[in-house]
Amino acid sequence: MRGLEEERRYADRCRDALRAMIAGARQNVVVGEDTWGDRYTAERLGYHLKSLARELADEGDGPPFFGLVGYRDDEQAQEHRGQLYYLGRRHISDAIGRPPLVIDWRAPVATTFYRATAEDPQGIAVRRRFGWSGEKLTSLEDESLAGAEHTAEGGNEQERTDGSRSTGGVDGARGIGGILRAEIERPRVGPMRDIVATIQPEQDELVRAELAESICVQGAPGTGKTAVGLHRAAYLLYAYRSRLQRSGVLVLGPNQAFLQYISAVLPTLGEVDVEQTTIDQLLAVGIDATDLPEAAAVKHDARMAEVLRRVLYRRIGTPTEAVVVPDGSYRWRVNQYEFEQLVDEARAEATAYGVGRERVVSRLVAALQRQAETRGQNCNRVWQRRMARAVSPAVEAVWPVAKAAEVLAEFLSDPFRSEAGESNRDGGLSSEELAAIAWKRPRKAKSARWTAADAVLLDELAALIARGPGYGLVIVDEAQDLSPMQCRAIARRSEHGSLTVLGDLAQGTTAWAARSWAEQLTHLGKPDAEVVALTTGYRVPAAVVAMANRLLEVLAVEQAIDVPATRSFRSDGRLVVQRVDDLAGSCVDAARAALKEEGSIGVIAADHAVAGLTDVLRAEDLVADRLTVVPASLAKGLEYDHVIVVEPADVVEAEPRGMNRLYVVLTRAVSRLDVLHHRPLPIGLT
Ligand SMILES: Nc1ncnc2c1ncn2[C@@H]1O[C@H](COP(=O)(O)OP(=O)(O)OP(=O)(O)O)[C@@H](O)[C@H]1O
Repeated sequence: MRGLEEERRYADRCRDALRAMIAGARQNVVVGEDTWGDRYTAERLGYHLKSLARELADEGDGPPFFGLVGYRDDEQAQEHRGQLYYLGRRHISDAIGRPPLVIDWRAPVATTFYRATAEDPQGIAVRRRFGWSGEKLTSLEDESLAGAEHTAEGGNEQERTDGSRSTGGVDGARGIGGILRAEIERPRVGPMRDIVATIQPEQDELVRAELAESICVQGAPGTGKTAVGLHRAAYLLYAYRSRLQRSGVLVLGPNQAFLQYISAVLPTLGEVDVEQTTIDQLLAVGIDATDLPEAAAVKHDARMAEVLRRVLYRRIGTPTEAVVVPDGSYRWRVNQYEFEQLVDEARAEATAYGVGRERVVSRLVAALQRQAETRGQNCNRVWQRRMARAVSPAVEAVWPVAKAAEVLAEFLSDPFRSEAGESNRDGGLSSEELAAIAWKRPRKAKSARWTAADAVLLDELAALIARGPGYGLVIVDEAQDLSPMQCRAIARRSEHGSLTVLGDLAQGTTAWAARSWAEQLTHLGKPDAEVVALTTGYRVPAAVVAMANRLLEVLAVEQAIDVPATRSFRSDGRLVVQRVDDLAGSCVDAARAALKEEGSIGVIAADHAVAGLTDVLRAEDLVADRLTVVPASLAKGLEYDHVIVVEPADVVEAEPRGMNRLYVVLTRAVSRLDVLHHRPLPIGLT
């Protein structure tokens, strides 16, 4: 095996090769521009070559590889016998026909790097991990899978602050090396990073699960759900590239702050063609009103699906007369009874409303055509189109064209009328529920002001009228917070695709948050998806995990959720719970102390307290790049090295699911957590 110096030379060689690849890609762009061919092909080729060139150029500076696997020199290694493979974020080669210098982490041969263990070495003799400081290769660490011994070389003093790291760092019990531990414990600054170098075996199983498998990951805070979801997207785009580029990949997150936080991960993995958005943005309806909680609860209820279906289909009437169409010297005719039958049939076929209507038109035309043909009429396309136009008023009278916004505006203007006689039936809404959603004044669709919940209803109606296209892969984060109706919107978009559901029932904070994955998966259209629990936390230190687990017990008792407790991977970290008289003053002191250490700082408080705290901290000049004041309602999914939680009782009281919110807030800390309280601590924290 090469020593550190030789590895550095190899890294230089890889960089040179990568530079040559970038130059080659740029040259291809130039050549591509001069290529003869039709404009479309030239444009597509140009686009492809340019994005390849850009993608390569973007990656020029990072470490060219992070690990290496050396296969055994015997038949257990099968076709890899005696081979060494360097693994990196992207494939690097210096000449066509020669083996690559670095293999993409997503290639099948890389799986052993993530999964081989001393018990199951999978043909591997040694696994090497590289430590980098910026662009410089500073250390390497070997793990022999034959005898499970570790050796290490290099590393600077700064990186070796504790005993386990300085030996190359092996955590004996778990077989975790120092480079790995240092990577996981590294301070966080800026947006989320990729974890390709340190994906853990249980995470890798999820990342590389087949595309056909829809999966649900129940993961306690910091267990890497989000990371797993994003790496899965990158992996599947590699393994099923052409299929997914055609059908599209969608990543759904809870809010803008979260999307911002994860936005860098996929691009660093070379994937830019992934739509990352929130459910509200996905539904693409301008939202300019808010619902009262009672109204939102009704609109998000699963029963609304049936209510809307009824409201829409109630527009279809019964024919009251025959359809008669003059055609030159003839008059073709479909009698009332036949027309009625056509409508009934189309309705019973249970396709989309718009499709059903089209069927009525085309079947009427077919009936006219049969008559015309017996008279020797030439029924070509033009004739058929003319007949379709001629029957249209009769069809419109019975099966009118429907627009989602008009149907919903009509319904919300007077839900009692639409639902008259339905309220006591199975699946109907009670009169209180109808009253909760009724608009105070009737409005037309054009002047309607829609809420976020209305957007979901509009989407349901639009799909009842005409089904839209879906995606090949949909990844939903924080899925416990979705309402049944939101789940249905996602189910429609992943009906023929693969779904990856990520969430934590204990972090459910919406009024409709799921209490069981089985039920949520049914709403998401994948009732058979396997639910896998991740329980090793890579963010939250042990002391904080212990406190969060106590809160989890309270949540489990109060809310009948069944969630396994977390176990922290991290041995470091600090928790200070302090009763103070002056919350703002103590927060200033805590912020000042926190800024003396490295990493990001999040001051998290109940939403209503944020403005006041921001003013106080700003007056002391403490709100900096590294320090952010975060409303509790926006903390989900985010993390900070140092978290200062101000008055937990206020966080709990601010909303019905306040205890869950507090659980989210407390588990944002990577290294240090200060809890400042004046009022008594909520139960579970005492
Ligand atoms: N295998 C790993 N190697 C290094 N870091 C990891 C690994 N797995 C997770 N992490 C880190 O742990 C932190 C938590 O990961 P992530 O945000 O994906 O967890 P999560 O389960 O989505 O958490 P939450 O539910 O609290 O939002 C991130 O900083 C992530 O980079």
